[in-house]
Amino acid sequence: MYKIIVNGAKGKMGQAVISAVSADAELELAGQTDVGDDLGKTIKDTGAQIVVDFTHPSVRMQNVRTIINNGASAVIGTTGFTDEDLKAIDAESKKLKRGVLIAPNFGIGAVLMMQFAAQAAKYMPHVEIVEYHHDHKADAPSGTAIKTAQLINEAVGQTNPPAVESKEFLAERSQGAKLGNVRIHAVRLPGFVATQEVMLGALGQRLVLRHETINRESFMPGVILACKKILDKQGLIYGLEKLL
Ligand SMILES: NC(=O)C1=CN([C@@H]2O[C@H](COP(=O)(O)OP(=O)(O)OC[C@H]3O[C@@H](n4cnc5c(N)ncnc54)[C@H](OP(=O)(O)O)[C@@H]3O)[C@@H](O)[C@H]2O)C=CC1
Ligand SMILES: O=C(O)C1=N[C@H](C(=O)O)C[C@H](O)C1
Repeated sequence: MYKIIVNGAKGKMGQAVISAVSADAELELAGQTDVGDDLGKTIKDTGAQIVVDFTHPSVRMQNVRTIINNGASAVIGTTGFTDEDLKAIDAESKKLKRGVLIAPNFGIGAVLMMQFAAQAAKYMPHVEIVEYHHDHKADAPSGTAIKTAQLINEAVGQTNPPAVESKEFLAERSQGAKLGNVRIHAVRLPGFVATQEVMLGALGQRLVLRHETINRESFMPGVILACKKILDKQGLIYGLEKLL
């Protein structure tokens, strides 16, 4: 049995993870923590080996450090990690001989969309990302959009930005925020869970890769898979695809 604590237990994702962990015969829900609870003490008291964290970007680093410094491995869905954060987590978790998975998206369809986008951009390097989320989302652009742009940049080296930058009449970033040359546009509206389109344009044609998240249960197979694999790992694993 793998003993699991869910951090962010009262949140939308935390609630879905509690149901999924409770329903799995190989996993035991050892604890639930949220704002105001002492996560480090809960790890010690319960002897949990793994903490699943879906909390808030503002507390991303302190939570990872609390988890690994108290002897547990981490399955992290919280977004907002910078390149510097990732380097620090890799070094600290290797030193402590603990595994930390940070997955900007646990949905298999989203993972495939990211892979397909990176592949397609090699042949169609004019690319922009539009992501759509619910209006309670804390961060923009989404972790998924950032990871997609990173994968595209790694695969292509140099994408082709628009030849001409249109003059901005309303706000500086109406043409999107740039990661490398990839522009990312973030929409926040009631009615969405999470959707992303990667648009690739070429002479006389467009390819649109669109992934739609209908509900939060869609993330659970990925979270459960990560819980079952993380104890064999040390250091940072960035992206669910590395465990598939
Ligand atoms: N990787 C993935 O596949 C996915 C990632 N996410 C990400 O997960 C995160 C959470 O999303 P979601 O569940 O929708 O958000 P919610 O706001 O619904 O839930 C977050 C929960 O964490 C709590 N929380 C805040 N700070 C702390 C803390 N320091 N310690 C413990 N608990 C804390 C919040 O409390 P309070 O409300 O009182 O602040 C809340 O109960 C976001 O970063 C989101 O982008 C979401 C979906 C999928
Ligand atoms: O906040 C959300 O809801 C989501 N966050 C993740 C992200 O930022 O990419 C994953 C998914 O898009 C849902």
